[in-house]
Amino acid sequence: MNRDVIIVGFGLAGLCVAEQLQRQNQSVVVISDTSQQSSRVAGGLFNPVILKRFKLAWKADDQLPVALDFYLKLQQKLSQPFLKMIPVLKRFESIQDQHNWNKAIRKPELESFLTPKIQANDNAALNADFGLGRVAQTGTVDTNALLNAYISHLESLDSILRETFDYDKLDIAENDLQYKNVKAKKIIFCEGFGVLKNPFFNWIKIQGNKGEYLIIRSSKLNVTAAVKSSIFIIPLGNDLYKVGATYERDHLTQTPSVKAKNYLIKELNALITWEYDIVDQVAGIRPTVSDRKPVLGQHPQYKNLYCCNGFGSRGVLMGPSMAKVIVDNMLCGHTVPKELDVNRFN
Ligand SMILES: Cc1cc2nc3c(=O)[nH]c(=O)nc-3n(C[C@H](O)[C@H](O)[C@H](O)COP(=O)(O)OP(=O)(O)OC[C@H]3O[C@@H](n4cnc5c(N)ncnc54)[C@H](O)[C@@H]3O)c2cc1C
Repeated sequence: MNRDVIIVGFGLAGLCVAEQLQRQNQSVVVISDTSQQSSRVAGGLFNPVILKRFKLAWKADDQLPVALDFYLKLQQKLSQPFLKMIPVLKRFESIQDQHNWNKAIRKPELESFLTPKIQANDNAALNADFGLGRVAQTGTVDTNALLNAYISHLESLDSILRETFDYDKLDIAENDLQYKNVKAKKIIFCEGFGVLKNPFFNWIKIQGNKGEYLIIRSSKLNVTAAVKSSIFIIPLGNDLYKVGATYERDHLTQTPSVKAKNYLIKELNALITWEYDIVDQVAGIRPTVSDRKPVLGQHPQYKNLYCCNGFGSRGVLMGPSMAKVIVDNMLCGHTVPKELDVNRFN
């Protein structure tokens, strides 16, 4: 098998890189297992505003139009809807919270996202006596549906191998590479937290942060926006909701924990008045980095090895832009900005 690029790992990073490469007429083969689950369990939410501190997330205003264009075109290509524009409603807990909102709406960079008028709560199932603040230009991507549809697309091109990449079997020459029976010019590693096992890039300072969600069913909750309190309620359709997530720096396993379940139940019970059933609990490890920036670039010694990682808790929003940066670097030699360059850890 001959391909321009081998992509190792198929979460949001691998998918965005694969698509940006294909848009540049590059042939790819993806090699991935399911050892990491971050993109599979993600809430899929994109929200440019950090509501805790009323700040724009890093370069979110640049990333948003790129992401929307990327997912809209992908929907067309894969003939499947997975992008939904829904507002985020921030629940106020006090008069002080309302004051903070009224201050935040005057920040020029937040103007196009925060709706000035505080919304009264008209949903009896929600405890929100102090009202809700509406964030615009937000929504969700059904990451599971997207990944599955893209796998079918790769299968139709005979371009996916579902296996664990064996780093010992990679033969690196100056201008090309060989992995088992695959010959390629370049390889890019997108293993998320799994990069710790990669002997070529295990020096990246990936810390990891475990996140968990409950999936609940509630017939009368009737919430159609993503509600943000201490936790999020994200509507999935068919009376199902994702509730979470948690953030945990220790115990970096992918097993759902009783501690997270109890915490999420406690927060949810304070937020809604209706009964619900817990139908599932999921966990994954976010590929977070000490300086909270993505990690992109070329291996310092092997010039045909690249990586794309460090999406942290915002893979949906930043994935398409970051994949474009690394693909422009791989194909056209465009410089990766210093703050994102993998070699900042070297
Ligand atoms: C609970 C939770 C909620 C989240 N909610 C959101 C959200 O609402 N919005 C948002 O934007 N982000 C969210 N995130 C973060 C988001 O999931 C990440 O930013 C993103 O998914 C990271 O994608 P990735 O491709 O780098 O890593 P991953 O999704 O971990 O993908 C890496 C892939 O590489 C494979 N792999 C690893 N090692 C190997 C190997 N040796 N051989 C073959 N394959 C390998 C793995 O199995 C996996 O398929 C959430 C994360 C969690 C855990």
